Amino acid sequence: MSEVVLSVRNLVMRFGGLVAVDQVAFDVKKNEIFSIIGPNGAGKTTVFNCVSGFYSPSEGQISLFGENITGKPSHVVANHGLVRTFQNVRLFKNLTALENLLVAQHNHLSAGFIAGLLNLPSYKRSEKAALENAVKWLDFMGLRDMANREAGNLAYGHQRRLEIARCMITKPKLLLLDEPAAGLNPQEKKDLARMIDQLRHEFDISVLLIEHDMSLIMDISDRIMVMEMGKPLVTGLPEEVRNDPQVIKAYLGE
Ligand SMILES: Nc1ncnc2c1ncn2[C@@H]1O[C@H](COP(=O)(O)OP(=O)(O)OP(=O)(O)O)[C@@H](O)[C@H]1O
Repeated sequence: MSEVVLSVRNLVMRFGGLVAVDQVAFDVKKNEIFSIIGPNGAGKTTVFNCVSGFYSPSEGQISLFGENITGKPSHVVANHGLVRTFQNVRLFKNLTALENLLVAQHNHLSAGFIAGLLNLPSYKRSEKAALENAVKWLDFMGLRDMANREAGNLAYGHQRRLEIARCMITKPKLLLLDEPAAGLNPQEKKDLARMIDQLRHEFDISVLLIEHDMSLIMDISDRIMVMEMGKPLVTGLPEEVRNDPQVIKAYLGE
């Protein structure tokens, strides 16, 4: 049996009287691309926010590599190897593309604060490694020519790529992507799908994805969970989900 990376059980999230997520359960396995789809307001982003430590769930258990991370804050969850992007790109818009990738490595620099203050050789070495790493990721994402441009001035598709690079540079084991194809044109969507697939193979990561673009979802997902009104409706392979009468009804009506 393949290793379970993320396990979510009996997840419930209430906002006052509203039950946004109701008894959601799923596993993400090693190297898997697992997608969550569903109509607007189905609870997908709320699941993401619970899993990534932005919300503390009302009920349920979330574990990452067997370790209980339920209700742990996002920086702790990130230290366990889970990072995420957001529906609206959240970059440091006034910093350059390169600077965004340097800042992202701040917590991972091997030399400490004192070494930095005294500008010791160990700090210089780790700064050089961070710079090389940032350039490697700019290359991987096809952003090398834009290294010195302010992130806020990049085309939207490039900002999305930079945001994924900023996650990947922290060497995650599980990458959460919240609507990464939103606002992209058809060619950019195709490129994105190829890139996500390449990332999981080359860097041996698992991916948890929320997306509205059905062709992208059907193209790259290993398994899909469909949510409706906070509840999990169906979980299965893309072809199972595509042909499921409940799913067709949820999307198209009776
Ligand atoms: N912080 C919050 N406070 C109150 N209600 C919230 C909050 N976050 C989400 N909700 C509500 O929870 C429900 C699920 O929202 P959620 O954003 O998780 O859905 P979604 O499936 O991600 O939708 P979309 O596809 O439009 O992004 C909605 O009714 C939403 O209004």
